[in-house]
Order: sequence, then structure tokens, then C-alpha cells
Amino acid sequence: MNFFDRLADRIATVDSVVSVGLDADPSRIPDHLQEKDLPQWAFNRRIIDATHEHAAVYKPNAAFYESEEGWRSLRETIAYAEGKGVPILLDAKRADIGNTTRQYAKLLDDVDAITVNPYMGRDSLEPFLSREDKGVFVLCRTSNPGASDLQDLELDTGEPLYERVAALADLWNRNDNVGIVVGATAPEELESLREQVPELPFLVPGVGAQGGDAEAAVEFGLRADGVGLVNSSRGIIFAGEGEGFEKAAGRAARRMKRRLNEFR
Ligand SMILES: O=C(O)c1cc(=O)[nH]c(=O)n1[C@@H]1O[C@H](COP(=O)(O)O)[C@@H](O)[C@H]1O
Repeated sequence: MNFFDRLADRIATVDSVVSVGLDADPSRIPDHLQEKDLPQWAFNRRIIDATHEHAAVYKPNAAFYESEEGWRSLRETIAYAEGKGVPILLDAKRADIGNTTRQYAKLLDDVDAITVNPYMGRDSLEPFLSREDKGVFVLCRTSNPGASDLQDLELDTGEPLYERVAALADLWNRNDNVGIVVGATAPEELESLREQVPELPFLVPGVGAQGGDAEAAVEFGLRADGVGLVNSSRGIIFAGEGEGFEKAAGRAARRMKRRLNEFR
């Protein structure tokens, strides 16, 4: 089954478009879990127990797991989330020349969807795009302050670079498995991109800790059939500290779901 069909089912089941970002920064894991064998896994397991009823997906960012312990924690996390029926979107932002990117694309064996970087062009993404059953989210207009350095540059056609990326993503979507990443901190760009590529699902990060626009994230981030994702990482998983941190995370996830649902 196509990833976006599975995602539609998941959104309907939990009545939520919340992507819970599992950015388990080792330095922020509560003290009482630090002596565990794999502190990140111990942390994520508790977060998943507390938030899965509100999670359309979990989005671990690979940056937080790039160590031997980290990869072990990530594997456990993925298996546990799958056991709860929650799809995994691995935020890896990968892509490279052909033989290298074929190795990167193997990451998809273990997860449902991935984020990729379009900078090196079509061939660098081909091994991801050809995985018909997996979701591929192409970075388009990111949420960070420096996004405008390159992504807003005007091409000789007069369009900004991020619009060209969206047009290419639409072209690359021959298997109905491509979405784009558009930050909630860029509500005008969100609106214009939704008009430009109405068929593409969006992943909208940047609400919560980055202060993005939740209403715009829902209004323009979701496709007409309601498929799309709005992510918060630190705003959910680090909502509380110390013992009982997971309860605070559960409340934060529920609050975000309700807030987004007001606009759906
Ligand atoms: O691809 C992403 O998910 C992403 C794209 C983007 O434009 N901005 C952005 O913040 N992200 C990711 O979304 C998450 C945001 O985390 P919080 O700011 O803690 O909610 C991080 O994992 C970022 O890497």
C-alpha cells in the first residue's frame, strides 16, 4: 500500500496530523534515565507510550542518533513505534551521487518515509523515488532563518528557487510517493506552494520551539483530502523535565492535536 494511503488511514484513526519529532538530544535526557543501557531508547519508549494516541507519525531526526549507541536506540525505537502502529518518517535529509545515494536509500528498508535534499538533482534522489511503497519528502522551503539565502533566489524565469523545487517534486511524483517540506515559519510561501502543487502532501515543521504559524500550517499544509503532517519535536518531547517528563509530553501532544484540529 502506498505510504500516503497508509498515512491517510493513520490520520483518520488518531484524528491527528501531528508528527512527533523524536529528536532525543542526549544532553536533555532526564537524569534518572542517564544510567540506562541506552538512555535515548529508554527516553523514546516512554515518549511513545505517552504520545502514540496523538501521533500520525514519529519523525526521528537521524542527527541525534549518529553514534553506535544512537543507532541501536533508533532501531529499538523504530520497532517499538511500529508495534504501536505508528509510521516512522526518518528525517535524514540525504542524497548524493549514484552509488552513494543507493546506500543511503537502504535506510528506507527499515522506515516508512524519509526526508531528502534536492540540491544534487534527480539522479541523487532516484533510489528513493523508485521505492513506490515509501514516502519521500523533498526539502523545499525550510523553516530556518537562512532558508532565504538560497531558496528564495530568483531564477531567470522570475520564480524563486523553492518554487522550482516544488515543480520538480511534482514531476518526480510519478509513483504518488513524493511530498515536500515547507516550514511553518514561512506562511506566505506555504500558501503559494499549496496553490502551485495542490496534489503534493506537505510536511510542515517549525511550530512549537521555532514559533511557526499553526493555523497556516494546517490551512495550507494539508491537501484537500486532509493528508499532511505538522511536526513539533522539542515542544512535545521536552515539554517537561525530570520524573514525569513523559506525562508532560503526552499532554503537549494532545494539546497540539487539539489546536491543529481547530483549523482542520
Ligand atoms: O526536514 C525537517 O523535518 C525540517 C525542515 C525544516 O525546514 N525545519 C525543521 O525544523 N525541520 C526539522 O524539524 C524538527 C524541528 O524541531 P523543533 O524545532 O524542536 O520542533 C527538527 O528535526 C528539524 O531538523
